Amino acid sequence: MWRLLLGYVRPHRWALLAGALLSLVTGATGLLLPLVARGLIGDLAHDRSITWPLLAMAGLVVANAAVGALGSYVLRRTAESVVLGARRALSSYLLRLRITAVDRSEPGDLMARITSDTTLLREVTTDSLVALGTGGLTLVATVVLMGVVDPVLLGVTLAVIAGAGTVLGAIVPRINRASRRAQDAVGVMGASLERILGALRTVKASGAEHREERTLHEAAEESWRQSVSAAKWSAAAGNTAGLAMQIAFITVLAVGGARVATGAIDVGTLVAFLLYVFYLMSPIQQVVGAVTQYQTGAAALARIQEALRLPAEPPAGPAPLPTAGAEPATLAFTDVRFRYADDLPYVHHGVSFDIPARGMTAFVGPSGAGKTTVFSLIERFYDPGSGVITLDGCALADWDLPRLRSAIGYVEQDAPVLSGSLRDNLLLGNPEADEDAVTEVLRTTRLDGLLARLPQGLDTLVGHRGTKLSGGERQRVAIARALLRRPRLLLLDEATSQLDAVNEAALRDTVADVARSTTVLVVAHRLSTVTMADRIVVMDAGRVRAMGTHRELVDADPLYAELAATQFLATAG
Ligand SMILES: Nc1ncnc2c1ncn2[C@@H]1O[C@H](COP(=O)(O)OP(=O)(O)OP(=O)(O)O)[C@@H](O)[C@H]1O
Repeated sequence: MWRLLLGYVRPHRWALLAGALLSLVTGATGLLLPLVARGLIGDLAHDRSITWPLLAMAGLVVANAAVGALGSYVLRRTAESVVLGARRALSSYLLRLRITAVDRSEPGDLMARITSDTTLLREVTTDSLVALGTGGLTLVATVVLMGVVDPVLLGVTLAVIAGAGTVLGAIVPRINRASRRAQDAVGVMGASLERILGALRTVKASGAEHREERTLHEAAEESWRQSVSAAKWSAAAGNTAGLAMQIAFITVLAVGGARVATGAIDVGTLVAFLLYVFYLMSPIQQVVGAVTQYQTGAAALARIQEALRLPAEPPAGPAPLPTAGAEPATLAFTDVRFRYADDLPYVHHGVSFDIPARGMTAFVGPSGAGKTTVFSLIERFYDPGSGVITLDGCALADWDLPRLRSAIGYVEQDAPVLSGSLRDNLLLGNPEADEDAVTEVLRTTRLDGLLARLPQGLDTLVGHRGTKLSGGERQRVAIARALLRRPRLLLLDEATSQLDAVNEAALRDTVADVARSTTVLVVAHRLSTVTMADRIVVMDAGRVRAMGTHRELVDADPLYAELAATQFLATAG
């Protein structure tokens, strides 16, 4: 944990050191004031001019305020930079997460780790690290001086401190545990919020507001309970340190008194030593405060570290997109076996097929046959357990991941639109697409009519997951976005919802047109799609059971004939 924190702090070590030094200088100017005041009183008593002492005092007061303000600004700024560093590192990492890791995580919890947990690093950096540094230094210096004055009394003091240290050793992990649970509860709250806000219509329609409200409140209350528990143990730690110092004071007085009585030390030594015990109070409180404060930060760091341990794709820059007229891709699956996790059953049991460049291939089969999984494997969201997938004859594992994905346009079945403007959505896959290309794609996907109706045109906001668009419009926006990438391989997971006849016919024409120059794979739910496909891959229970054209398969494959007769959505146009 320390190493992770130091990793975030290291780039700012000089600023942190400067802030700590400025704090020390502020303290020193504060200490000088009484001395100047004493001089001033002396001058007054002896009827001397007090102009210089007054100027010196004024100067010290101003310097103290200015240096103090600068010191706290530098420290605060450094702390914010540490938070920024952690947020940047974590958000970059989360964007690279493997889909397997995303499947296992709650997005709301991951969000809390970036927003809430990183905030806790702020206090750890300034208060905790600086207090540990300055308090620790003062502590060591005082202990050394105490040793010089009287080693025996130092031994007595250290024994008391060691006793208190043992008690603190038992308390500190409790602060850590409670802080961790409090932050976990914040994560649970984030996850519940994301769950609810992501489907508020369904929650309302199901009349589930009160039950969901209870879940949220429970998480908030758990966080409160654990934070209160952490506060309780922090207070106990602070008071233990205070108590230890009082005990040390009394013990030193008793043992020192006895030593004075036996003549081992003189009264002056005892008084000096007692003064040091008194001086020890502040740095010890500072160090204990820093250690307890660190526990909250350590809990947050542990949660950040957990997120950073999730499997991620290797870092890589963006790859150039295919240029106009780029050759279409060829694809082959050879005996691919795949399951989503080690404890889940296989979804693909030896899938094999060959897709030549150009043309349209439709994947059909009963629900759960593993059709969408074929697309996820091509995008390398997951890697197969065994078997080989090749694109252009080269195994996917040997492809540079950004290059592989830049060759592919993917239209998901669900949630294919992101919050933001229509333009953001269209240009997501190719921000450099020019106006002409956008206009052309809007025309072919029949979005031009929609655009003409929107007062803000391409700058219209589409809402969370495109809720302000209809289901059919969302699908067409997703297709337009994929086409703007000029993909060499287009993966189209057809929506099960019915498009109106006119739009469907138009889209069919568009896809047929694209298939002349690009390899197109469609998970088909419409008879009209399969009848126009150059080849159809019939999948059932994780296997390819037949391949051919519609006409061939209706005669040759009973499952296909049944699907064609019953399951496909009615032909339109
Ligand atoms: N992320 C996942 N984690 C675990 N199991 C999954 C995951 N995604 C899909 N599955 C399972 O894998 C199987 C195949 O899913 P897939 O989405 O490939 O089916 P499909 O043929 O596309 O079905 P549909 O036509 O209903 O979309 C299903 O049994 C599904 O429950």
